Amino acid sequence: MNAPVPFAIKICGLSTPETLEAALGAGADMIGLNFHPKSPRFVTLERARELAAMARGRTAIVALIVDWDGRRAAELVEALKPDWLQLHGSETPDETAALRRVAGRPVMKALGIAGAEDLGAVAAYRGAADRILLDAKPPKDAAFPGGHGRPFDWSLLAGLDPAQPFMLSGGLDPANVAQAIGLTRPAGVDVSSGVESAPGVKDPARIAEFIAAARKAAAAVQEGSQA
Ligand SMILES: O=C(O)c1ccccc1NCC(=O)[C@H](O)[C@H](O)COP(=O)(O)O
Repeated sequence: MNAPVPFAIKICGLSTPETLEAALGAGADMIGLNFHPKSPRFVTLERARELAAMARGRTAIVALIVDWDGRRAAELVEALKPDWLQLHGSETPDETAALRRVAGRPVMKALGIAGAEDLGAVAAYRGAADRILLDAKPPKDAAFPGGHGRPFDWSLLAGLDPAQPFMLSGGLDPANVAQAIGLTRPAGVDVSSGVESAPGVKDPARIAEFIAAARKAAAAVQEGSQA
């Protein structure tokens, strides 16, 4: 988990061929297909297979699951052949490592951040997850654990080990992603609500705007660190 990773832009919760094509055309590095039934971005396996067939070889396909067991995850991998699994529930480090082993795919583990005390979890997943995604902690009464369009306090990440790569998410959008990248210097960014016109309805123009802004900001950070 400590090796440098190329900057990755992930568009999560795509559910139609048109918006997937918008993300692919704009250069998304990763696309997320959401298998959590309570999510407004939920896709059936049939729809996911249709979208994955369009995306394969053009971007990394990420299957997002919440607190699944290994058998179920392995069946999904067999049926969909995603490049990654994203674990967005309360999977422990041991469960994360076991899912990675059983499913035979790299895993991205999402961790909810609301305060400095939440950063302690990051070290616990070293060796268990291939990538860490730092997301805003969901509201207490939330029906699902991600995709709420709320940022967390990015200044908290100053307390993180600078050698620890992470992807950033939570309330990012085309207008704030450059500032977020400049402040936190993540290895990638992930967005859902910020490129939508309504929950679950992705907006092709906002997807393109987000990717352009993130790409430009990541290049500026890269140039700055080489100067
Ligand atoms: O997006 C969802 O509906 C969702 C449901 C259940 C678990 C995770 C979910 N989303 C995870 C993501 O990867 C989102 O991109 C991330 O939480 C950021 O979301 P947003 O703040 O809406 O950009």
